[in-house]
Amino acid sequence: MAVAELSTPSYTKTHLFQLSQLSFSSTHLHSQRRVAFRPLPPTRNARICCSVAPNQVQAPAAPAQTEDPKNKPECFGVFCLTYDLQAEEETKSWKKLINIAVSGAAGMISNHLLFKLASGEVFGPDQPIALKLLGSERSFQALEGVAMELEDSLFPLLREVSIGIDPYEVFQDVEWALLIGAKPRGPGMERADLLDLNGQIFVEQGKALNAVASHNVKVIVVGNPCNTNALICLKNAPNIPAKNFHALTRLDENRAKCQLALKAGVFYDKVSNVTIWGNHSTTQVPDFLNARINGLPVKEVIKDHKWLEEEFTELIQKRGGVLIKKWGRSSAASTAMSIADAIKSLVTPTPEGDWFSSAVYTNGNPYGIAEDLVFSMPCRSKGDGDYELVKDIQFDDYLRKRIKRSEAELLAEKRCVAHLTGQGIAVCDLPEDTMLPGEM
Ligand SMILES: NC(=O)C1=CN([C@@H]2O[C@H](COP(=O)(O)OP(=O)(O)OC[C@H]3O[C@@H](n4cnc5c(N)ncnc54)[C@H](OP(=O)(O)O)[C@@H]3O)[C@@H](O)[C@H]2O)C=CC1
Ligand SMILES: O=C([O-])CC(=O)C(=O)O
Repeated sequence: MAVAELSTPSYTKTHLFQLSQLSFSSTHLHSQRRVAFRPLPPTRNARICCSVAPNQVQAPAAPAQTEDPKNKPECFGVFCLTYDLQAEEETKSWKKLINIAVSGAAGMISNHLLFKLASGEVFGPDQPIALKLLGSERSFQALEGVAMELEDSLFPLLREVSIGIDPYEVFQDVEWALLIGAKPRGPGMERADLLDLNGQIFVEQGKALNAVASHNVKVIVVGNPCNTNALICLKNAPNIPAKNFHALTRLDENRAKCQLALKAGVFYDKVSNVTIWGNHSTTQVPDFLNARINGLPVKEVIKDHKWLEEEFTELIQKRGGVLIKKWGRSSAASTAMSIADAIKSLVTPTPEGDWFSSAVYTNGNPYGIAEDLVFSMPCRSKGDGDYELVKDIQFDDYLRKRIKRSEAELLAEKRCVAHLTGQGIAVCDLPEDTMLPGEM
């Protein structure tokens, strides 16, 4: 494994550049560096550095190696150092290190998300992590900058940062893959072109996950059009359970909670049981029939049903686009928050009686939604990374009709990417009003 030189990176597509093995224990918060450094072997592998045999733990802490980087071009400063994680796991009752891959890691969303992951607020204060950042030739230098900022943040739980441009390298043994990178729709580009272009990325990443990731890897697709990208990804990863793939609709759920709270004049922690049904697009259906405020059905609290049916739904469907008009770019901080929420919902038990939204594979769903789609639905988790669909959900004509429309859109998207899912020849008959939240 090669290590990047910060000033003049030279690399090939097949190299994963391990930039850093961060070397601080949590005691550094008290200005103490309790380190057990040892020089890295000439060819380094992030996983090797963390699986030291117990007897090596006894070795006295050696001083940090401070070779002049000019004389040792393959590593730089702290990147040349490593540590004995196993000893720290034992003394701090830390869990076993987990590997998390993030694509589009030099992008806006990642710039918020990575720091949340590293802080421990997502996976917990006893969960050390390794971040494996996937970029491209175009973004490689920016990725180095991201890795440097992560280092300078001195996060105790962040034990490794590696960057690379080859998903087969970056996804090696990952337990989580957060697939954020995707090409934005450019001027004059047809939606079918976007589906195809981004679809190609998710074919490659699905294949790479299938080949090298942990076979129980949990995958969250954020890059748009995220539902269909997730479908493409899972179809190209037949060895990974389809159930493990999610497309992000948690941002939509959070937006819906906020607007319901605002209308009801309560703080948003009083709003629960909000489902987003369907596609992360302007056909998505924020469900006010089953949602609750202070434990009561929303329709009992918000008496203005005309607002619920006519304004609320559209407000949520188009929130992303309105924000882009104001900000000049799409939601990044709130998206990162919602990715954090989506992960937390899978690694902590869902509160009694509540649920969360995630777009997941419709295989035997109890709602009569077409099979073989990635469709947002209400889920509950025991906190083990897995989830179950919620069974006792009410439907009325309004909800059913809207869900059907989003289903039709996703079926059309699926036909349009049949060449990427191994399901035949693509036929693109997308509904004309099909849009991403940010495209209106
Ligand atoms: N599901 C949801 O709720 C939401 C989804 N999104 C989607 O998330 C994705 C990322 O958003 P954001 O971080 O703001 O985007 P950015 O443009 O800031 O960065 C995303 C990354 O995507 C990659 N990328 C950019 N352009 C191209 C290209 N032409 N070809 C291939 N890859 C490209 C780049 O990574 P690199 O060069 O390293 O490959 C880039 O760093 C978008 O698809 C956006 O629509 C956004 C908000 C909400
Ligand atoms: O279209 C976009 O990139 C933005 C988006 O998904 C959202 O804000 O929900």
